[in-house]
Amino acid sequence: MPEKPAERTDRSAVRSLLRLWPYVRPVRLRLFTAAFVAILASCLSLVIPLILKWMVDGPVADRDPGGVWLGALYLLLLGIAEAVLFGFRRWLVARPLAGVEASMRADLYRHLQRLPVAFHDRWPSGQLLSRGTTDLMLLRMFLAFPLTFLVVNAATILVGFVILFAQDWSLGLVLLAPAVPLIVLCSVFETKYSLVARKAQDQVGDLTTVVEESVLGIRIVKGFGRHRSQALAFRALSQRLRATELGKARLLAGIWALITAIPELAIGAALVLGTIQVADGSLSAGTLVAFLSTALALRWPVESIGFLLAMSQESATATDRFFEVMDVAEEHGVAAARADAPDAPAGMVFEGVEFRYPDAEPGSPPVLARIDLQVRPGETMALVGGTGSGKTTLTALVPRLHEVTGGRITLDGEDIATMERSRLRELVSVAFEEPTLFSATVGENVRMGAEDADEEQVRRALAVAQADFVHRLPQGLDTEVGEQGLSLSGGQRQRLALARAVVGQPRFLVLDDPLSALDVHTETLVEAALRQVLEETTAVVVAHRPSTVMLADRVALLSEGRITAVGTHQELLRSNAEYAWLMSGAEPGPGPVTPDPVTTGPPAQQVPVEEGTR
Ligand SMILES: Nc1ncnc2c1ncn2[C@@H]1O[C@H](COP(=O)(O)OP(=O)(O)OP(=O)(O)O)[C@@H](O)[C@H]1O
Repeated sequence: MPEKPAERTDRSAVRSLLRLWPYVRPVRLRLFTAAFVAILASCLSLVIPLILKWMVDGPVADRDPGGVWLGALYLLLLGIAEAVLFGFRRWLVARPLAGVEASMRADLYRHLQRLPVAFHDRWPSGQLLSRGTTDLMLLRMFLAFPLTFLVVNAATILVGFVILFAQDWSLGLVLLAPAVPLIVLCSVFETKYSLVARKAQDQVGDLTTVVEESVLGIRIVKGFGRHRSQALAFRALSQRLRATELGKARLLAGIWALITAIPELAIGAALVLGTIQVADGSLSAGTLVAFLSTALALRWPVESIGFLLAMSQESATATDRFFEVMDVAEEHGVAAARADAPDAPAGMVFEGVEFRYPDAEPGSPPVLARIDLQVRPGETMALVGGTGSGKTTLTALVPRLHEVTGGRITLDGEDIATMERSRLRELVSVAFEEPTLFSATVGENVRMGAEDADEEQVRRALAVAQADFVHRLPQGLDTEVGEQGLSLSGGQRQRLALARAVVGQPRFLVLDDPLSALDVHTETLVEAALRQVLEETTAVVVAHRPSTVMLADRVALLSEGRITAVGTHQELLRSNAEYAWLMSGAEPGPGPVTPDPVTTGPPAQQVPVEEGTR
């Protein structure tokens, strides 16, 4: 079940919504004009009762048909003017608000690209998707409708009450009486609704995550016949969302009923009092008609406050959810070079590197500790270790997908923490065991490794990766590979990922078991071609099999997050029981195997490894 990744914010709806100002600022003129036009249109409707009063006390009392027709014409013109103004308001806001939504979405996407990998490890993708879609749509609707109409309705109610008091202040007071209980009720409603709105929006995110996982994992779901359990899990989540939505509807129905009923009671009381005054002769019939028509004209502005507040509350929640992501700090920038930092030799050097995942239990041991290793210029170092020993983690530190939590990594003497990310990514290329491709053409996927690579470079990279199958695809390099490249086989994807890694002829190469999905024949061919590439680069290759290790000049053995031995394959085979076991599948012996100096040459380096790595 996806977890709630964010801490709840505890700010008021208004303070949350005010955070939208930087996005609204560029279109403020249009929004203010639209609000002004809407206020004008809404106030026009308040002129209608005044015309009615004039008609009842004038032409109707005097039995003047010409005057009644004139009054009807005024009413028609007012109606048309009101409709035109409301249409104009909509035209004014539609385009700029679509722009606000688009720019918020672009900012969110840009920010997501710059957030550290650790953030993406923590946050369920559905939560991010729902923030970038549903929440932003809610915000556009809020800016277009509730925001304007809360202002318009408040202005209309104010003007309406001025007119009511001008006609008869005692009846005006009767209508004003419900204001206090209504304000109290609205504030209680707002508090309760904010909680349930947040819950519903988070549950939409959870549901999105489940849908996304089942779609991406459809092969596993089908392969293991898990339709029923997946459907049950989905149904349970959607029932929870349904219950929350029903809770929202109940709250909304309650406040709507009260907001409608209480003013109706006041209008009823005013009607009785007004009729008595007309009977007494202290009030004209026309004034009573005008008074009641004005009161009725104010019904919609008052009644709509319930759902306008509900929509505003949902928008405040959407704003909080949007900024929860936007407030997360982007990847570390460039650290200042330390003046006292000792010079590092050329090549790729790990010096006292330590790493702990940000979400690790406090007090738990680091995933990597005291890593000291030098990969000399032009050398290929294989990284071998048992499952979970930290190989992938170590390779992820070189392109700074994670930041070291201790020590440093240098490339040709330069600390990677002090390098601009763009330069680092030019120097270092990576290929992971899980080859991720994008829904683009084969050529575009390969060129992700070097945007400006020419035809010849792409052709060479494909040749190195033994990805000649590309030329047999229907449109060759222009063939679309489908979402995540799933229209290709695992081995084909892996070869394209390898081509992407080598296309830019990087100075440093990091390969995380890049040949695992290939059959032995293709693997041999890829290895032969890769050997040429590796001759020109400084590389670290995570290897699980002897055939991959053979690509390397030396091997570093990683055991429980530490480098326990460094040497050539042959040396380690003879001297290190764990290594021999990993490579052959044999039972590990009680300790390192004693090397035979005659047949093996110098013994493999054992812990500590510092001296031999410098
Ligand atoms: N994102 C993460 N957050 C927290 N811990 C993690 C994360 N990724 C990996 N780990 C932990 O770090 C340790 C090392 O994992 P890593 O993937 O580096 O091992 P590995 O040597 O590459 O394993 P394998 O050969 O199975 O791929 C494991 O104990 C793993 O549970």
